[in-house]
Amino acid sequence: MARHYAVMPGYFPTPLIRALRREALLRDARGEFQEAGIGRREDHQHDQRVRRDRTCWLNGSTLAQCRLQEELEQLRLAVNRELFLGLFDLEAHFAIYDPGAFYRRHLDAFRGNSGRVLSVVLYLNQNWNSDLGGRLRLWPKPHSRVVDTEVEPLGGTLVCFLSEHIPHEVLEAQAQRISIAGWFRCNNTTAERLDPPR
Ligand SMILES: O=C(O)CCC(=O)C(=O)O
Ligand SMILES: [Fe+2]
Repeated sequence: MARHYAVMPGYFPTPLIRALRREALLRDARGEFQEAGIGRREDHQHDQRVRRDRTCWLNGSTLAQCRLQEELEQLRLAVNRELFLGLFDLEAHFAIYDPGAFYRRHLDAFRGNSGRVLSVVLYLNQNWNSDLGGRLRLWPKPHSRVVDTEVEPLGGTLVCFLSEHIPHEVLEAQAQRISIAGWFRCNNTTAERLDPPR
């Protein structure tokens, strides 16, 4: 992660991706998704100019989620072993971008606020092609306007990046785009403050 990000096509097996996709669609059909907001808790706002996806938190209630959590736990342990990031726990949600939806350039964390250290995104799309847009654009050099990486949201691909360091954007999708976004957090709990907040 010398570049502060990694893109790993085919990281997750197809049956797991299919099961997670089915679950996202089912929970969406049951009305469990909510319009996504920006900021946490009291700062939470909905701003359609910034993002237009809908989200639904993972709750560990299905076999597919448990499998995914096991995989991500292995990743957490490996990253802590190799990179000493002190990752502590994970929060993650399904996200659906309907045609026309996007998420403008942003950072997932600002120093000291959410404890988010490592962002992970995995895609649940079948038969995606580049005409459908919806690429994830990363700015590994935040002070330059030069974009050097765009990732197609292909089912099974995992993207990881440092939450405080890599601005990124989801380009407008032309077809329904389904993903899981998660954040490994560090443990900033002190006597005065429970963090990550529960
Ligand atoms: O879906 C993606 O490619 C990235 C999503 C994202 O940036 C976020 O949810 O914070
Ligand atoms: Fe993000």
